[in-house]
Amino acid sequence: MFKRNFAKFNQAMGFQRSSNWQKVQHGNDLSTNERAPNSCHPVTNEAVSDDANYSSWMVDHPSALTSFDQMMKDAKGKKIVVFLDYDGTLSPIVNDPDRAFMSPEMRAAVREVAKCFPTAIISGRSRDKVKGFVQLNNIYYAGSHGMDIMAPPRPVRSSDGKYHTVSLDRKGNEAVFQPAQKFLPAMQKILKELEVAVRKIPGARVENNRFCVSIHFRQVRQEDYGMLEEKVKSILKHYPDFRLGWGKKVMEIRPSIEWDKGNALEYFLDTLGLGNCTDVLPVYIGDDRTDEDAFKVIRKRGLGYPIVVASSPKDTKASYSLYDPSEVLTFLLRLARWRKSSSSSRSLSQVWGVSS
Ligand SMILES: O=P(O)(O)OC[C@H]1O[C@H](O[C@H]2O[C@H](CO)[C@@H](O)[C@H](O)[C@H]2O)[C@H](O)[C@@H](O)[C@@H]1O
Repeated sequence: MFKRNFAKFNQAMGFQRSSNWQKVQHGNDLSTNERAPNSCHPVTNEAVSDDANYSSWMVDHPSALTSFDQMMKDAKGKKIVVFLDYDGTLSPIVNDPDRAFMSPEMRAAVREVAKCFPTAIISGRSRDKVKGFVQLNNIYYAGSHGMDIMAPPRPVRSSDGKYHTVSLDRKGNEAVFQPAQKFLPAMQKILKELEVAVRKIPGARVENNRFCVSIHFRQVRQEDYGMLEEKVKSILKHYPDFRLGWGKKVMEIRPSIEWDKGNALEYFLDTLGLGNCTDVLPVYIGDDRTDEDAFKVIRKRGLGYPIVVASSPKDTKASYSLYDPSEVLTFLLRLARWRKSSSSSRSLSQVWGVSS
């Protein structure tokens, strides 16, 4: 008990990672170690070598908590914009996608961060669903991996004219941008076909994310994985304008357009009037493959903090890491606290550099 509390204390202070013992206790990220939820295995040699691998991976992806002071020192005078993924980042990975709730503490932390910096959530879920989970009004939302964006209504220029079909909401406060609109009827047909096709595979479920569809296999028996994949692919072959992607125990079908979470990040920066500023520092926190597109954009811009949430080593373009959503919570709290202490005498519009 003492060990656990001490580790928790250190973690909250950002001094060190959760110990392996804690990893096993929590055991709720099935995607990485594929344990049963809340299982409690003893620490084994394998776990010790997992820790060694993780530690060496962290040399290239240091903890955003232990690096926090340096990161903020480098961020001084820059305009921070915060981007957050939802599943696996703000909420832990759970078996039932409809029950991936975010904790009240996390909600409060995101609310505080959004008071300090422009903040957007970019999720694979439908925009309405992720907004339903997050329940905050002071942030922007993008659903369907960025294909459904609600952003400030600033007219956006783009060199190749790719930003169009923007419509204002009823109050004219926000604008909806949906680059995959024309694929909606076909997407709905695919959804219906998938629902029928997976009906007989125990545990398989289809989730309507509006401009994309998820086929979950977290609760499918391993021997049925092949059959499920075959069914999905045999539907998809009749829809050449759509492609298949993979996430954490999930297949995702989406229109084959060149638009991803990275484009969504740039779109938000443009609509915030920050697209061409050289002193904008995007902070993006995400855990899944589709977040890599946003990490790449930040790397290309040359300024910003791509942070991956990972409890085991993975191939990533992120520069920093956080172990799990509880470390994300700690990071967000520290970020808001840092801003408040460093800008107590400045107005928010000065801090953001945009009209609030
Ligand atoms: O971009 P995100 O917000 O991370 O969305 C990606 C997918 O997240 C959800 O699935 C994942 O989380 C579920 C709940 O914890 C879990 O059961 C599932 O196995 C994970 O893949 C969401 O349900 C998907 O639709 C999103 O595409």
